[in-house]
Amino acid sequence: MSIRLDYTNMLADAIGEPCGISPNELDALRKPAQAIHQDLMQRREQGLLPFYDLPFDRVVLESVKQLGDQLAGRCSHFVVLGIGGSALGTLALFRALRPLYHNLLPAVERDGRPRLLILDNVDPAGFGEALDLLTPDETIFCVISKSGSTVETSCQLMIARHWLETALGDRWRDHLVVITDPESGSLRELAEREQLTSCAIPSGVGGRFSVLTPVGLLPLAVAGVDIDALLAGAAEMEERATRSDLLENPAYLNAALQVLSYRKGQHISVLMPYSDRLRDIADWYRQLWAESLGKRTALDGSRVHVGPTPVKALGTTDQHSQVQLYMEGPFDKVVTFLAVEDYGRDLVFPAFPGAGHLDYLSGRSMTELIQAEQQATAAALTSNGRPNCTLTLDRVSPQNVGGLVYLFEVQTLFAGGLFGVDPLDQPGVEEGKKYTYGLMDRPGFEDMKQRFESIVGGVTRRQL
Ligand SMILES: O=P(O)(O)OC[C@H]1O[C@](O)(CO)[C@@H](O)[C@@H]1O
Repeated sequence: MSIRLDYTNMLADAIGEPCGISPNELDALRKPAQAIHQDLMQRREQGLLPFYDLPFDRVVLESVKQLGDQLAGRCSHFVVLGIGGSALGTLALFRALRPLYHNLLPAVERDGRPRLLILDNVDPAGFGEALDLLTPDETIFCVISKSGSTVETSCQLMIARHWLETALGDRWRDHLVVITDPESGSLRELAEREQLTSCAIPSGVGGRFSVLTPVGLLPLAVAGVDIDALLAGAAEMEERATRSDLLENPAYLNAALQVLSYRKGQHISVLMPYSDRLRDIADWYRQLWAESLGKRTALDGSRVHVGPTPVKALGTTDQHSQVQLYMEGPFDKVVTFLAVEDYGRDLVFPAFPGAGHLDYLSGRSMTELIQAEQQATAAALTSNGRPNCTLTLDRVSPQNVGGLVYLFEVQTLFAGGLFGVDPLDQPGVEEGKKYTYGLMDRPGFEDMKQRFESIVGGVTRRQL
C-alpha cells in the first residue's frame, strides 16, 4: 500500500495569511489530540468501535467470499437495493476496483462475474426502467439496510419481491439476499421467517462506516473485486491510523488540518480526485463527513451548529466548471486532491500532421497531462492563498483503496473529537423522515401530518 499526504499547501509558509496554518497552531493540537486518541483507543478496547477491527475478521471474509462465488454463479445481474451507507461505499469501490465499463463488457471480460447494479433511489422512472432491463430468473436482489426499516429500501423490496414472485412463484426466495442487523429489525425478521440467505452487519457499526462489512464486501465479491486485498490494505492502514502522535498519523493529521482550516473560515471541504475510478469515493466521503460532523449539539450539550460542507469535484472535469470559484471566490474552501501516480495504462499523443499548435503535445502522454493539471491547479490555488493538500496513491489498487477508506473513517472519528460532537449519530435526518411517514399515513404519525400541514399551510404559498 502506498498513500502519502502532502500538506505543504495548507501551511502559512506556502499560502500565507489569513488561511495558512502555522506550525504553532498544529503543535497546539497535539495535546488535545492525545486525549482524543486515548478515548478512541479505550472505546475500541471496550468493543464500542468495532469498525476498527473489521479488516482483521477472517471468518467474515471467508464466508463472504464463498457466498459471493456461489451467488455469482447463479445470476447475470446482482442488484443492490439500499441507500446512504448501504449503497454509497459499494458504488465507490465497485467503480474504483472493477473495469470502469464492467457492466458493458461481455461475460468473459467480466471474468464470468455478473453485472452489478446499485439502485439507491425511489425515482419511479429510474427504478422502473432498471426492472424493465432485468430478467427475474437471472437476477438476484441484495437488500441492504442496517435498521431494516428505511422507507426507500423497504419500498424497493416490496416491488422487487412482487416482481420476482409474479414470475417465479415460490422460487422468489432464491433470488433475494438480505444484509442487515444480526438480531433486530423487520428485515432480520423477514429473513428468518422466509429463510432467506442473509449476512449480518455487526452491531455497533453504523451504516456510513460499514463498507468493509458484508454491506460492501458481498456485492463487491460477487462482482469480482479482490476483497482479500481490500481488507489487507485497510489492515495495513490501521497501523498508521492508530499512531498516537498527530504528526505521525495521516488520519489525525488530515482531520486536524481540516478542523484548523474550518476555524479560519474554510467551511467548505472539497474532495477532488483526479481519477475517474476514484470519482465516487468523493460521494461516499460526503455522507461520511456530512452526517458525522454536521451537528447542532456538542457532546457537552451546548448548541454549536458546526460541520464542514463536503463538496465533490472531479479533476480535470471540474477545472472547467468549479475551479474559477475555488480560485477567486470567497475564502471559504479547502481542497483535498486525490492524485494517482500510475493509472494502470497510458495513452501517448500521436503526432497530428498539419496541426502545428499541437506539436508540443506529440509524444507526451495522458498520464503526464492529468498529473500536470492536478499539480498546476494545486500551485495556482496556493499562489492565490487557497489551502489545499494532496493524498497520492501510487495506484488505484484494492490495497490502496482499502487503506484510503480506513484512513477517511478514522479521520472522521477524530475530527468529531476535535469538533466536540458525536460523529456516530445523525439526529438531524429524523424530522424529515417523520413528516414523510405522516404524509404516507403511517399509523402513529398522524400528528406529523398535522404539523406538516401547519408549516406548509401556515404561510401564503408564493409560486410563479
Ligand atoms: O442502512 P439503513 O438503516 O437502511 O440506513 C440508510 C441510511 O439512512 C441513514 O440512517 C440516514 O437517514 C444513514 O445514516 C444510513 O446510511
